[in-house]
Amino acid sequence: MTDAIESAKKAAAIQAVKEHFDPTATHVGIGSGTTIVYVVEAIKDASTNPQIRFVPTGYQSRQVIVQAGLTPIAFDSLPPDVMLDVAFDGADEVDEELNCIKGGGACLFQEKLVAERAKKFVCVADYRKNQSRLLTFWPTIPIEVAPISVPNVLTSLRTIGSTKPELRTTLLMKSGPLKTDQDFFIVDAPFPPLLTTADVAAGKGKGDGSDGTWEVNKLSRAIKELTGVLEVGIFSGLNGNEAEALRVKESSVRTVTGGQKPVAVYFGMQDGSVQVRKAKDL
Ligand SMILES: O=C(CO)[C@H](O)[C@H](O)COP(=O)(O)O
Repeated sequence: MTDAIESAKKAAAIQAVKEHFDPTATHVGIGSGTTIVYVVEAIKDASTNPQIRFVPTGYQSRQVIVQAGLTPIAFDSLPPDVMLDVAFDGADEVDEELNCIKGGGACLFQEKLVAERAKKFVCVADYRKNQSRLLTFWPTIPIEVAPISVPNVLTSLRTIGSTKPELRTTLLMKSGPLKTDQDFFIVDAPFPPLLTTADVAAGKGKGDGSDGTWEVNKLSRAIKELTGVLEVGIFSGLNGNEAEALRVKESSVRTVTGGQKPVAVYFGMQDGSVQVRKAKDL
């Protein structure tokens, strides 16, 4: 990585933590990847609560927490009524409606669990991830799949318009598929750049695959429906604030699940500045 990219990640992390981390927070979600390391450093400097606990999104994330001298707590040992005060994570690509592609590091399943458990989910990234449409620069949707179902899922993905979906393989030391923290496989599926909801409303395509175009939410649902798919690396739909508003409006019993879309994304730019993309209600 160049110094410019690393500096961009760090600047974005510092600003995101300054604006979204309450020093008295008790439970914080920590995502995966290289950018999150800068987030953890900034949180360590800012936290005043010795009882704070950090929920990792997988093995690598847990290592980052432990190496920083902080205390991890497993996702499934969280008391049922506890929401995370905030969850921070990286992203592979973000569009102008704050939909994200995640899973470049193969951690998308636990990343989605943690994002949905947070009152607010905040993404931190460098300028390469800042695009107006998903699948502009980042080439594929990562999908976590049960090993036995891989041939079926690949066939179905081709049927719904993915040109060349592929099983992700390990790059080093040994050949064969990469295994996730769940012992599942990752399939990377390319599609044409995805439409936003605004694009569909403006008549730029049906977005349901029938005319070769896919809208972000519709593609996410279509992939998730395939038998054998554990999770899709598209984070879309509601953000934490919108999910909370819906719960209150509907007196919903869906009390554990927040939104999977970030309320804000911090992009470190090439010139050292930080560009922030926020949800309308923030
Ligand atoms: O989704 C992820 C892992 O599954 C990561 O958050 C994403 O790949 C970003 O990583 P980095 O900060 O190294 O660019």
